[in-house]
Amino acid sequence: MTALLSAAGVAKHYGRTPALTGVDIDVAEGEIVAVTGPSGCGKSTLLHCLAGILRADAGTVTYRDQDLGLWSEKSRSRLRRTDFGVLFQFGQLVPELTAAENVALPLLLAGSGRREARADAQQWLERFGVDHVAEARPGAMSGGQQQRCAVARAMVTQPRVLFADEPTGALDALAGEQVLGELVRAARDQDTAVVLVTHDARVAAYADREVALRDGANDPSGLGVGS
Ligand SMILES: Nc1ncnc2c1ncn2[C@@H]1O[C@H](COP(=O)(O)OP(=O)(O)OP(=O)(O)O)[C@@H](O)[C@H]1O
Repeated sequence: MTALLSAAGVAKHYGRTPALTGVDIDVAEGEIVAVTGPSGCGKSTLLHCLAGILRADAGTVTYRDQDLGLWSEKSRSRLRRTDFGVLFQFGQLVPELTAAENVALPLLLAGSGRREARADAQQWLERFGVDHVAEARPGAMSGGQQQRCAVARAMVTQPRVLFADEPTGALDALAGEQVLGELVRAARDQDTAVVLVTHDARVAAYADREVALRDGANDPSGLGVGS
């Protein structure tokens, strides 16, 4: 297997606090990988390193055979607009923009025309069953509707890798499973790889494979939440 994205020996400290002490992970094209482990084991930090949001202190993060540690902040930021999608627990939609404007935003930032971006946004809102709130602002939407819009916004650029950090953690069990099911289906349809951070075995069960962390390193027992 040739990895699309991989980390080798990645370490990261926050001041004196070690968050990662040497993690290895490979993600293949179109593969859905759950990163699991107890609170504070370094899952989010690993996701931020893989997405190029944080630079690792040691080790390498490689995307399409390129060492992201050698890239400038600006180039990594561009990569997040073109090849990566990012989705957090609380959708983090822009409160001043409507749902449609939020979903169109990544396309506009990537250089699409206004009309085309708007049409694509509408399609993705329909796909996630929230086209009826296209003109609403996040404050007037339910938590589930907001998170569906956030998924649409993360997928609208058809990223090669989607980074999702507890993407359904703020939703009740039923809404969470629905959103997750739709997200996974959309990712499979367009061969988007997903790095899915979760502490929940039901969420990890949607992945092809699980990489378990413990105390900032790969869990030596190899047992994850799905085991
Ligand atoms: N910005 C920060 N400044 C200082 N320490 C941090 C920061 N972010 C995380 N940490 C510390 O780094 C370690 C790993 O945190 P991280 O958020 O990556 O873990 P996690 O597995 O995602 O946790 P959770 O499941 O609770 O979100 C923890 O000890 C945490 O307290």
